[in-house]
Amino acid sequence: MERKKVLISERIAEEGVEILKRELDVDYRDGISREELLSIIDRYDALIVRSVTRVDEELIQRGKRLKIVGRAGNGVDNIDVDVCTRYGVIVANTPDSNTISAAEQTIALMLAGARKTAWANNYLKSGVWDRKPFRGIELYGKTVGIVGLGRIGSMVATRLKAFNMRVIAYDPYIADERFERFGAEKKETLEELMREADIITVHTPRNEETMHMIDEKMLSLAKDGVGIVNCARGGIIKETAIIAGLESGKIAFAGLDVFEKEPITDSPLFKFNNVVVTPHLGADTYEAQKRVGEDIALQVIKALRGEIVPNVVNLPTMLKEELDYLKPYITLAEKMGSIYYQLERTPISRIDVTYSGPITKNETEILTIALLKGLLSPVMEEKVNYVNARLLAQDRGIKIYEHREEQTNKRYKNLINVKIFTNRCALDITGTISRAKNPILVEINGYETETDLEGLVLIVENEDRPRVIGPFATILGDHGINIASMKVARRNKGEKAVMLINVDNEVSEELMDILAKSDGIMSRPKLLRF
Ligand SMILES: NC(=O)c1ccc[n+]([C@@H]2O[C@H](COP(=O)([O-])OP(=O)(O)OC[C@H]3O[C@@H](n4cnc5c(N)ncnc54)[C@H](O)[C@@H]3O)[C@@H](O)[C@H]2O)c1
Ligand SMILES: O=C(O)[C@H](O)COP(=O)(O)O
Repeated sequence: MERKKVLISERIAEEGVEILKRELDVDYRDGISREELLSIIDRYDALIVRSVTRVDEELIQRGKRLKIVGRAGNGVDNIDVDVCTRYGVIVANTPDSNTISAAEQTIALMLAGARKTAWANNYLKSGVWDRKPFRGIELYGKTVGIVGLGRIGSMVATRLKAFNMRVIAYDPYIADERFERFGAEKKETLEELMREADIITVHTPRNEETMHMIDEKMLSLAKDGVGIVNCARGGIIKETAIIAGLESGKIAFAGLDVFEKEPITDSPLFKFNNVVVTPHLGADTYEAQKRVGEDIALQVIKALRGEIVPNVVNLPTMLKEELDYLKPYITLAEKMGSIYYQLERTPISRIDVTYSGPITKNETEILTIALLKGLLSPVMEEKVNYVNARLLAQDRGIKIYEHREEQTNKRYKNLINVKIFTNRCALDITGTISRAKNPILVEINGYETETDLEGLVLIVENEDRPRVIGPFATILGDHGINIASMKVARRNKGEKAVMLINVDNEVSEELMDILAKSDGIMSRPKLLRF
């Protein structure tokens, strides 16, 4: 079989490249030009980038084979995630692999700014021994204001506590418990933080809300002689406001690892001695790059094998343990979803999914997505995957409603019930996971069963009376079809029943015609494939 191909457009660790090479054809093209990238992207199944490569609609449109864009790092602001979602391309990153390095770089810049290290270094190397201009300040006893108490912000907080700093933080999106856990005093507004902090460091993503969130007006609230650090993304602290602050003396020092435009080799910021700058080096340590490279390589391989990828940006986020627990239910939901179009062809207007049992304590969104993927994959030309399944269902006018019930009936611990509506309820199925962790169907349109959703399943309606099932099974046997297991379900004695038969062999259309004519059979059998 032809090996799948991955293009790496920026430098990643050798360890990651080696992992990729075990399974894929790797084109390692660090620094490839935009034009060349656009002209060859249609040859690849995966693209690995860092923060420089612009992944936009033009690129994704041309990447006809692309299944995944792997971000070897954290921030995805160079990737149009919505476009990737629309085209069914997975975007995965490595959010936990470089956080320690970014936190340490933040503190390095803070100390370098407070102690004028870079400026003194330049002075001495130019042949001047002079200590007067370089008197700095201690971090000890000062107040640091952290904007964004996420992965990196919280690491910065715990490390600065060791310097005996008072830590205050502003992050409107996290629970109070997180402030307590990291020993940070919660500030309700950014304005409050600006007024109280001696040094301000930002650790939010860059987006519409955070771009220029610290501007001239915000900075005017700060203490005179404030220090600022930006090791997150350029522009969260507006650059022209920093320049004005440095000129007026409002800002005593700045440590900047990131810039509004990158790469940048000339900036008015560079003329200030009290500004220490680095060219986006937050994640550039051997340790972080090794972790990042290995992590993204494994995710790309998983995605190309069709397996579940842990850090998909365009899917709900889940902890590994949660994902492990949900995996069998993801398979169940996808198989349940695949049943409808194997039985019916009428367009769907609405789907109601009900999750019941302890499973509801988890992120069930991924199960609904799996269900929609299973439903749409057989009938759509476009590739359907976990990333675009919901969007494609909505585009087809299908309304999706989710319900959760903490309790289930005692017989089964967890249940997934799916009702599919056309202008009426066209299919009502319930499934669960067996003790052996296999997906099973426990009810179909009010008929109770226990059928393994595995391989081939014949489904047929029959009269509930003697001499129907036996002859039917005999016909199968006479045609070399082995029955692996069989369930017959009825609602009321003597009325209609449903047979669900796991068979080991394909059933031809000719044989279906013969089976349909068997005595007491009420519908043409259908063969479900799982
Ligand atoms: N310099 C580097 O090399 C480097 C390395 C890694 C990460 N980063 C950047 O660091 C930043 C933080 O990364 P992270 O992994 O800690 O992210 P994260 O998602 O774990 O944390 C971000 C935090 O910001 C908060 N936030 C969002 N909007 C906010 C707002 N308007 N006001 C206040 N808080 C807000 C969120 O609630 C969250 O807690 C990102 O921009 C990332 O791209 C830079
Ligand atoms: O978001 C990140 O992971 C950091 O900013 C690092 O970006 P880089 O991979 O381009 O160094």
